[in-house]
Formats: sequence, structure tokens, C-alpha cells
Amino acid sequence: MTSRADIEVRPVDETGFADWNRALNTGFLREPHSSDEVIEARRKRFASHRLVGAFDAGRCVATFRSFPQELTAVGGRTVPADAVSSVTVSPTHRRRGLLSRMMEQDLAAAKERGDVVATLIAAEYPIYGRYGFGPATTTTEWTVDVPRSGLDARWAGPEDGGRVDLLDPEDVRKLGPELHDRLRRSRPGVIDRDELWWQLDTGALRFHGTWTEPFYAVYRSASGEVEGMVSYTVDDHWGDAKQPLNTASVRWLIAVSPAAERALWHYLCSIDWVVKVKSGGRAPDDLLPLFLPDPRAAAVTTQADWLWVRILDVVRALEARTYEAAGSLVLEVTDGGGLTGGRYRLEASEDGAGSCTPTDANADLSLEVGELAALWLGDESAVRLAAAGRVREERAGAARQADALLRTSRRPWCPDVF
Ligand SMILES: CC(=O)SCCNC(=O)CCNC(=O)[C@H](O)C(C)(C)COP(=O)(O)OP(=O)(O)OC[C@H]1O[C@@H](n2cnc3c(N)ncnc32)[C@H](O)[C@@H]1OP(=O)(O)O
Repeated sequence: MTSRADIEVRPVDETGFADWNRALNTGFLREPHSSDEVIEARRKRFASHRLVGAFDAGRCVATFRSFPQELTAVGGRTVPADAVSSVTVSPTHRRRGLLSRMMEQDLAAAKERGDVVATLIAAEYPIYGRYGFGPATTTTEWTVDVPRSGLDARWAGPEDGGRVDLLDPEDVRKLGPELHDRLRRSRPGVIDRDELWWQLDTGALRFHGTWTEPFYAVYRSASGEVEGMVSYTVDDHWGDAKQPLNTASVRWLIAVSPAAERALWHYLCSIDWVVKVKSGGRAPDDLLPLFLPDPRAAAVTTQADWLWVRILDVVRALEARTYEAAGSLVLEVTDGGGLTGGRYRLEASEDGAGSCTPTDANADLSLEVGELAALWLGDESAVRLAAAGRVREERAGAARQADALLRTSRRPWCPDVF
């Protein structure tokens, strides 16, 4: 076995990209070699990203990629994030510390650059807590049993003067970015989508070899404003008695008004032949079930952690968001990675603004930096974490007070995978 010192971890340039891509496919258990077209598409997609590989005797055996991202905090301000993806270690080289080496280097560089957080979508829950990440949003998928929903099957469009129209991919590339930008500035947990994201989503850039065009529909309000958009596919499934049993699967549905959400869900549930609608990943408090006369027709089929956040700068993270109540709280934050631990006083004022300063005062609440990430976007409850022994109250009632400050009336939502 090669010793740890003989395996080199270094940035990957143009010349090493095909080998890096082969190692990435291998780690994700996909066909190792990609076509030239796919390699070119990925090269284009990752051109501005930071690619790292680990090399044993010249062969790439581990991959890591990070790139600049904007994440919306509570209140609508965005913070610069170091988005981490393409994390793989070949089965021949696992559990020898390669991920730790790549992650520690990347987080140190992100801190140095001034990123406020690092983000990722975890393949498996146990991997990233050790690096200070915590689960900061939850994803929920519903499957709607359409005939049971109680929706009017004769529905012929929104009753509010708005309208739903089908879109072609090129229209999506024109109208989607502005709608998404409006959404992300109002919804904590949403991340930015760049132009290449829209090209990939609409088949203009083909990343995975095969491409099947999905359906796209838009909701416009009575005044003609674009307020919602959905992308979905439908399978072709018929029962033995020749009855249609199709399932519509939402790839994504974004909206900036409840009217748009209502209309798009009703639209999906009214497509002839469709008896099931799979919602795709939503926030756990999504409005979907409430739009159905019988909310039990929407059954939760998936509920899991989604966006993981690693706070790199406690002061800037806590000052970037707004607060639900006025108050003061001293947090003792432990950071095994040595990037942002310490004792901080959080002061939230009546207008919702927060200030955060290092302090020597007695702590109210002690917690790991990953638990702070779980609280930061408002998804988790400090009272719940205290009950589970994951945060410690140094003053009775501190967890309840933390919830009054940090929790939000709506849960955060990250609609994308990256
Ligand atoms: C953001 C994303 O890209 S998510 C995708 C993550 N990638 C995958 O799931 C692909 C398949 N898995 C892999 O490629 C690898 O197993 C990885 C990347 C998850 C881990 O890489 P490794 O080099 O084996 O990790 P490394 O040796 O640095 O492990 C560090 C520690 O994490 C633990 N660990 C690593 N992976 C896991 C896991 N999947 N489950 C539980 N613990 C894990 C190790 O046991 C080790 O613990 P220790 O320090 O107490 O001994």
C-alpha cells in the first residue's frame, strides 16, 4: 500500500481534467470514461471552479471541487459561500485520510478568502459533521394521490385572472433567471443559479450524455407578471384495464407568490392521464398540502437533511441575518477545525438587525459550530437540540430564548442540488 506521504494532493489543471473526471465517475459508481462531448461540457461548467485531485503513482484516486456561491440568509441578504461538490475517494484509497486532507485545505483557503460559510449537499449523513458542517435545511417530498385530492378535475385555469402557459427551453432561459433572482432574495436557504445552470437545465449544455427534454410551464399574474415556473417530466404508465396511471415528477417549481404556487400545483394535478404528482424537494412547511381540499392526499415520501452549512466566520454569519425578536445571548462556540470558535455576544434589536462581538461574559448556551449552522437559517430548534444533548444551556431558559431570536415563521429552503 502506498504511504500517505506518497499520495500527492494538488490542484487539477486542463491537462489532468479527463483523468480527474474518470476518478469522479468511479467514486460515484458511474461508467468511468465519459464521451468527449460530456468531458467538454463538464470542462466548461467547471472552468471557474477550484478542482483538486489526489494522485497515486500519477493516477487520480480522489476528487474535490469547490466554487463561489451566494446563499441567502434570514432577512434576504446573501453571504459569500464556498460550495463544495464532486467529493470522491476511489474504493482502493478510502479511509486513509484523503477526504480530510482535501477538505481541510479547502476550508482554510475559503476562510482566507473571506467566505462566510461553506456549503454542500451530503451524500451520507455521517460524513461532514467532523469538519464543522451542520444540516441547515430539510427537504421534503410529497406524492399527491390526485383522484383523492378533492381538486376540481374540470379546472380550466387559475380563477384569479392569471394564466398558465407552456414554455420552450429557450423561453425558460430568458424568463427563469429573473424569477429565480426574485425568489432567492426573499427566501433563506436559496442559492444562486448562474447562466450555465440554466443552460444545463434546458439541454443547451449536456453534462450527462443523454438528454430528455422535460415540460416547462409558467404562471403569469392578471397583470402579466411572471410569478412562477415549473419543470416536470411524466412517465408513460398504463394499467391492464387500459386506464392511464401516469406520474408527473416535478424537477423544480419556483414561485414568488402563493397565487403562483397554487395555480402551478393545481395545473400539475389537472393534467389528463396523471394520477400521481411527485413534488420534488420542498421545504417541510411547503403550502402544497394546504392547497388540496383533502391534504391527506399528499403523503410525505421523503424527509431528510439537505443543505449542510459550515460557518467560517461566526460574527459575519450572525450579522448577515435578521432576528425575530430583540434580545441578547452569549454563545460559546466550539470549533474543532480551529476556524471560528470563541465566545460571542449576539445582540438583536427591535428592527431585526443583529450585532455580534467577541466577549468574556458568561455563556448562556454552549454548542459546536455545526449545531450553530443548524440554527442559523432558522430550520432547527435550540430547545430540541438541548433536549437531545446537542447544545448545552449554561443558563436556564437560554435555549428557549435562542429560539425566540433565531427561529423563523417559515422554514428555509434550498431548491437545488449542486
Ligand atoms: C458534497 C459531495 O460531493 S457528497 C459526495 C460524497 N462522496 C461519496 O459519498 C462517494 C463515495 N464515498 C467516497 O468517495 C469516500 O468514502 C468519502 C469521500 C465519503 C470519504 O473519503 P475518505 O478518504 O475515505 O475519508 P477519510 O479517510 O478522510 O475519513 C475521515 C473520517 O471520516 C470517516 N468517514 C469517511 N467517510 C465516511 C462515511 N461514508 N460514513 C461514515 N464515516 C465516514 C472516516 O471513518 C474517518 O473517521 P476517523 O477520522 O474517525 O477515522
